[in-house]
Amino acid sequence: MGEVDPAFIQDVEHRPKLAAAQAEGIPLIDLAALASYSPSDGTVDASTVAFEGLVAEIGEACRKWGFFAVVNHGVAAEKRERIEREARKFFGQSLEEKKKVRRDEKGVIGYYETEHTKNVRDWKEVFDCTVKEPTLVPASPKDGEEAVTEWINKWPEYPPGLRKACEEYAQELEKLAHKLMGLIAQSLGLPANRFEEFYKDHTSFIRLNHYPPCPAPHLALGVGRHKDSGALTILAQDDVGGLEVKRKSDGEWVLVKPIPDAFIINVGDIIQVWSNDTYESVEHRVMVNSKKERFSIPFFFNPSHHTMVQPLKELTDEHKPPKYRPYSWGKFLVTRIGGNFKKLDVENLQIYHFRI
Ligand SMILES: O=C(O)CCC(=O)C(=O)O
Ligand SMILES: [Fe+2]
Repeated sequence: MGEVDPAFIQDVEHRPKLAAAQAEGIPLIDLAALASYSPSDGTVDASTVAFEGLVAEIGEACRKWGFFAVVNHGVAAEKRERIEREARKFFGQSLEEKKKVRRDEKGVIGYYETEHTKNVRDWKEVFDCTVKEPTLVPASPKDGEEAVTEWINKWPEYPPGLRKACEEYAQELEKLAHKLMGLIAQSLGLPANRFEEFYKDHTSFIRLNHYPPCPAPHLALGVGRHKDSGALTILAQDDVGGLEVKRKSDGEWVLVKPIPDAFIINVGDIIQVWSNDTYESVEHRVMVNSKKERFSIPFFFNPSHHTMVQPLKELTDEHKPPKYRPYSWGKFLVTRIGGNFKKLDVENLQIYHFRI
């Protein structure tokens, strides 16, 4: 990635301001109350009060920002450090080695370095692996074709510890993701287990991102502006910084400052649809840097491929009619994945295409 190929260059209006506003940032939420709360006995004590406060904080953060950071989340630091170490080893290899586990149109999981976001190439390389083995998805993006296929993980020979590090990290993150979905459900006035039915054959995946130093950080982006299409994203970022969120209140791009051991959580398009726009999926992007490389690890928590995504009945009525037509998550996912391979002549599939 030495010279800056024109494929990486953003249109003028989308180029980053390198001295981003250090104004009000995303909320920081302490999840400690989650560990001490035991919902079954019905008694009201300090832990119940703290828990209710936490639910309200989550609701406020989802409504105002769509993004928040969490600490005291219960994920073992050792598991996170391990996957971060293995990711560095993997990306430290030659392109030739990494290409041995490159994804292709048949096997979309693995390594690749040519992702385009909104048709501009991202200054990054990634390695994807699914959480559930096997992960079932539609064989074809076309409506009416019912055949299902499996996404198979492609593990590299080196580093030998990558597979175990990803699998153990995935287990930890899956637990956290269910807890967060429970809190989000409660913040919408729903039972904590409201979303569980959608996750039986979930299609969640982990992405290892590597953003090499870039000679033109004022022209290119690590990831161009986008919204995450799944339900919820849990991101581990290193201490370099570069993630920016478009603040809902004024449309300014705000830097998400790295906080040691914290995870960044964001609402994806599916929660926007389930909540009938009570919570919105927010645009974000990643700046690159001429001196330092950066690593990040998003965990995309996605429902089963056969989920028909639509506003929840409990959150709609004659005064608040559903704002979206139902769509198949699996078809949406495989259509989008296909589109990420190359520059398209048309815009990628988006949830607003299903807006009523
Ligand atoms: O690297 C980051 O901080 C965020 C990456 C991201 O937004 C994505 O992969 O969807
Ligand atoms: Fe994202």
